[in-house]
Amino acid sequence: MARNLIVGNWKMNRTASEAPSLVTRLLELVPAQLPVEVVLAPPFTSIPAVAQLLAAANHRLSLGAQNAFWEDRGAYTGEVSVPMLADLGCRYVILGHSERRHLLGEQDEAVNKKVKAVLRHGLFPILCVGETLAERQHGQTEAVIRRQLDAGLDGVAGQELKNLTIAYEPVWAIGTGQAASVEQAAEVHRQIRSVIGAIGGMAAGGAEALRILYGGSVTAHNIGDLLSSREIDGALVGGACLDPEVFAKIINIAAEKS
Ligand SMILES: O=C(CO)COP(=O)(O)O
Repeated sequence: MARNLIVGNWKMNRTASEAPSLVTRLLELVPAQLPVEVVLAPPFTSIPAVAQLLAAANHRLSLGAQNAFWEDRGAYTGEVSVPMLADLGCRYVILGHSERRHLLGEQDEAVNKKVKAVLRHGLFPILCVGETLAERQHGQTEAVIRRQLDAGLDGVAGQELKNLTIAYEPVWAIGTGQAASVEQAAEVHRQIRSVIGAIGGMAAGGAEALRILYGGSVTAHNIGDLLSSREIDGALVGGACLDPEVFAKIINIAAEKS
């Protein structure tokens, strides 16, 4: 498994008719064999179109979704289950994104059920955590991250943690153009590693293998510096992944750093 993981979170952008031009251009710009793992996470509606293009191109990019519901099927109007995503070829599922937590009131308990559902079906959760600006200014960053991890991973068995990826996304850095500094990100990544190590009952250093991504205003200009920290194992990219030229640059820089 490549150490570095670059995930493009399209958020609520591009229709299913618009998606192919973005993906086709990206596939032209990125070599088929990469020493870095790359995941595209389009909106649900574009997943089939993107899956088809990736399969036809025989490219090693994989597919992700931006959310999933915890039940497999039933009377849950508007929801999409993990088996539905697996059936479309999704490998990763982003969970607990701050936009869902803050705009849609998603609570730690719901995030926890979703993490368990994704693991139960053999897919890979990308659990997002991060503090708001006010929480950082009040010195609560570590406590907030610890709460989100403890609650989000409640009841997750130690051996399941190896299928988990964490994305540290400080809310104040998302879509603001103001990325965390490498030092700020690395400090929180170290805290995350220590919390996960404790959750998994691992000896000190046991969470070394855990992949922790940074997200929040990642660009082709800052990705190189971010990935030069041993603590940062990749990036969850929002706005910059919608421009294939820029996203390809990010991927190619990450490949050089691998
Ligand atoms: O929320 C993000 C990715 O999930 C980050 O978004 P931006 O890269 O647009 O800041």
